Amino acid sequence: MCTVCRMGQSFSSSSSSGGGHNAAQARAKKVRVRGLVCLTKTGDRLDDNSMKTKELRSVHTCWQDNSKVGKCADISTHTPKALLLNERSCSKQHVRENLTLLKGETSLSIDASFGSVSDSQSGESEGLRGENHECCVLRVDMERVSEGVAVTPGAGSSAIECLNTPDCVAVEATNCVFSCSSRLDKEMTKTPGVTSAPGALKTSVPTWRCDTFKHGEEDQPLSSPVEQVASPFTGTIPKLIVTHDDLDPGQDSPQISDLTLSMGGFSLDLHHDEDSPCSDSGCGGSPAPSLFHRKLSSSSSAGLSSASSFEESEDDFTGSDIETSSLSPSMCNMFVRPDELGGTKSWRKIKTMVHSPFVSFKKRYPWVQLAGHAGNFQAGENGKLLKKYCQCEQLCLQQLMNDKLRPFVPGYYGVVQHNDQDYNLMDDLLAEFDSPSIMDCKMGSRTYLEEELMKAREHPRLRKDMYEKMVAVDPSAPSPEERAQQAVLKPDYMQWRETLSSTATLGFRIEGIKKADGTCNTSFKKTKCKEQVMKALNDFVDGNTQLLRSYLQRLEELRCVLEISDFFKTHEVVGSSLLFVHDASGLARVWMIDFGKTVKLPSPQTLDHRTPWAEGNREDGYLWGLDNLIQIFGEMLQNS
Ligand SMILES: Nc1ncnc2c1ncn2[C@@H]1O[C@H](COP(=O)(O)OP(=O)(O)OP(=O)(O)O)[C@@H](O)[C@H]1O
Ligand SMILES: O=P(O)(O)O[C@@H]1[C@H](O)[C@H](O)[C@@H](OP(=O)(O)O)[C@H](OP(=O)(O)O)[C@H]1O
Repeated sequence: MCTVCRMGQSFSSSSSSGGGHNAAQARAKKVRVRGLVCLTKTGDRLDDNSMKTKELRSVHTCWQDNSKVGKCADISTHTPKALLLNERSCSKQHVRENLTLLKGETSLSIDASFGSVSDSQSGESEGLRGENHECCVLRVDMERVSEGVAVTPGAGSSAIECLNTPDCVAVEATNCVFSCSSRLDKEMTKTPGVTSAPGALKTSVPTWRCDTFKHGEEDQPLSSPVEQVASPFTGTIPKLIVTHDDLDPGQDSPQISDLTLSMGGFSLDLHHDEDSPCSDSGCGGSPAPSLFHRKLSSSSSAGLSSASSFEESEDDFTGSDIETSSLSPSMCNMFVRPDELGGTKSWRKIKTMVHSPFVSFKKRYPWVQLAGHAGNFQAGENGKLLKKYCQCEQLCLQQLMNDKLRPFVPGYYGVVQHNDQDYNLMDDLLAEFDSPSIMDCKMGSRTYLEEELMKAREHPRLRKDMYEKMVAVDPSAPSPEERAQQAVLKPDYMQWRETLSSTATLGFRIEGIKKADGTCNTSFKKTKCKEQVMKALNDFVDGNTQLLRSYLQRLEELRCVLEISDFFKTHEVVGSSLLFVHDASGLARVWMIDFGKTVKLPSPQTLDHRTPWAEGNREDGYLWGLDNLIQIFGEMLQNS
């Protein structure tokens, strides 16, 4: 039985329902575009929130193995006791996302208010030549797209074109210099940066040394000196990638998910401002405003922002109404550095984000970000990765380096600074694989921290972006009040997402899958029941029984370790994912990633991670979800 979750607040309506309806209609006619990526060998981004990049290539049929294993028991399910559900979303039929409404539209348009793409120049039969980095799509292509046909950029005269690769690509590329940060919570020494030669993504970096970390409970030497070397950046012809998603049977998913503009090796986040949980909660409840760096969500779109404090993001959000101006005229802004925009506030309001894709250092394949917040990652060297600094994550990774879970998390090497932004330096888990297939599963039955819930009650803030995301999936999901406000509270949205997907029923959800053949699916918002999950998993492994067995073994090992891990026992683990990676060699691994919302419990509290959540007990359902995942893999093996 669902109950309506109201955060104990009422809000004045900013618009009438009627107005909202019109706005929704207007939006529905637009094609959502979620970012720019580089289609070439330099890399691509594939993240779920808003910048889903999907690359179509010929599909390879993978090998199969028909080994069998014994039967497994049924999946156990539960709904956390105190989970407050959004009643409206529980019983509604799934509806197609707005992309299916594209049919009949004649041009691509960019709607900066919600990462949608529009172009006022509709009706052209020839490719539209955009200025100022605008991207153009032929009508014929868009019609094909609306019919669920993949349009291959650059193929033939009807290819989607994107013009005017920004000059600042080169500027950015040549100014990319790493340095070491000297922070209160660690000691690092740095040596001068090395000047890059022009024309490459000159991650010319100093040799840096991370001596010791003194934070939290553990002091630990983290790494020997890491020397970073240049990573080549090849000039690219911008392209627009359009794909359509695989549909789950019985699932009324959109024919097409998100369109991705690609241009010059940069990705554009077209989503508008919003706060992130990290900013809300100070990365999981331990904010240190002077150190805390806001985690950018795909929709946060803080442009080139390096960091902002919790307070700043609050300010941002107070005025967070969607800026509905068309993206096209302002797209150049995305290439403007924050400090060039006159004022520290204004640049945070930029609704676009520049992201420089990169290639795996070791294997030279395009690195993939399958889910998560846009712009959070940068290439490291020697098989390493830079993730935008989050203190909460730093603390966790530091402790995990000395925990039994160490083999199941990326190696952590401390904090590095790049262009005034701090990053956590960690292992690129894809580095050892050749053309890896990747799956991101968000674990747990709850995707927001208790602290986020409390903060939302104390300072409820309306999220227009989340309202938009909600109605894009199910126009009937918002309550009348939310409809009037054209906004929702984050916990309401998160709970709605949980019940829409398998999070509430199975304790995990698939966020995205990218296969070795280049195909990618990040439309699992409505993948809810066990059968749908099994279908997705089976597709991920291409029916390969040996892979299933390897994954199952790894998951069982992980469970064993989790059950005895001191770290795990003493932390509320929310929003963390399992990253599944395999390649054609048969190597299959699973790691825990994303500790941005993993929070230490007050001593002596511990969690079993299986008890259903009731507010105050801080249980996260992580192990319950893992139990179910293991059961599912076992059942698939049995059926194979
Ligand atoms: N260490 C890693 N090695 C390789 N790929 C990684 C690694 N960490 C993250 N990724 C990639 O980036 C994606 C997002 O990672 P992560 O969940 O840490 O980001 P986030 O922005 O914090 O996400 P969220 O929005 O869920 O908080 C993953 O799905 C994966 O594709
Ligand atoms: O997957 P969706 O539907 O796009 O929704 C996002 C997803 O739930 C992320 O997990 C969440 O970030 P956190 O896990 O870090 O809270 C983000 O919040 P945000 O927009 O406040 O960053 C949501 O917008």
